[in-house]
Amino acid sequence: MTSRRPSPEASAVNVGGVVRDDTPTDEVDRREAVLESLAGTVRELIDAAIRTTVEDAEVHRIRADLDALVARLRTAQLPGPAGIRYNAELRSWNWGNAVMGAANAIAPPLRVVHGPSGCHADLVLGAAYEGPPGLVHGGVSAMLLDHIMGETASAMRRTAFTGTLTMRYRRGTPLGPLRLEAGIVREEGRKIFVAGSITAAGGVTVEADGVFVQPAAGTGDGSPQQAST
Ligand SMILES: CCCCCCCCCCCCCCCC(=O)SCCNC(=O)CCNC(=O)[C@H](O)C(C)(C)COP(=O)(O)OP(=O)(O)OC[C@H]1O[C@@H](n2cnc3c(N)ncnc32)[C@H](O)[C@@H]1OP(=O)(O)O
Repeated sequence: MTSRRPSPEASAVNVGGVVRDDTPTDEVDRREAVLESLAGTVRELIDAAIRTTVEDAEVHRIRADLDALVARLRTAQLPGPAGIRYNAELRSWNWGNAVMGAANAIAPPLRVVHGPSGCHADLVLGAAYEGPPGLVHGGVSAMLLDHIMGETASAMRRTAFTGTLTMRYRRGTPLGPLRLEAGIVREEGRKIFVAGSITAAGGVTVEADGVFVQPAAGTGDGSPQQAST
């Protein structure tokens, strides 16, 4: 079977940083699944590299193998970051996003569920997200809350940039299973006030308040429905 890849250069039209790309949805879905599978393995690689205790000589051999694999991936590359793309059916994809990019092994990844009164996401953080021993890095907690609170503010129908994010670290957030939650508190003009939290087995560990601002040029509702910044 011929494998057609979403082709950023061939059909892309760049509008305000979000790129219109007329790759058919089934092709986007297929490619996304392929890249997601690669990212999953790279995520495993990151965890394995952090926790390995194999001897130095074996580390050097593994590194040589990995260098060869990186070179193979580099034979065809985008000229820069992956950005956000959408097609005529309003299927959007942002495979490099730091928090939920399907192709990004650094992303946990976060899968946000939208509900009538806010958003939530369940995830498991491993060794790659450690700050204090056994605990989630505070910057990682902020990153995750920034994202879910931003998605909550946008409701997937309007652009909303983080203006101010205030964190309260109530106690250490253990690595392992976590729940994120976020809800809109109120809106004033272009400002959307959002509250968010991280909960671990023993209760809430982090709370956050955020002001998300709809930029003057992007206040209208519209496409793409699933894009995120
Ligand atoms: C159409 C398609 C949709 C698809 C949609 C899909 C979305 C899918 C989910 C996305 C999920 C993303 C989650 C990650 C979100 C990031 O991480 S975004 C990246 C981090 N943030 C940034 O880079 C933002 C950088 N800053 C900026 O771009 C601009 O300063 C801002 C925040 C847009 C504001 O610019 P501006 O529109 O020129 O603001 P301005 O007119 O001066 O002020 C407007 C109002 O906002 C207030 N304000 C301005 N700046 C701030 C601030 N920093 N803090 C608090 N208040 C502020 C002002 O006081 C003013 O209030 P009022 O006087 O009206 O009461």
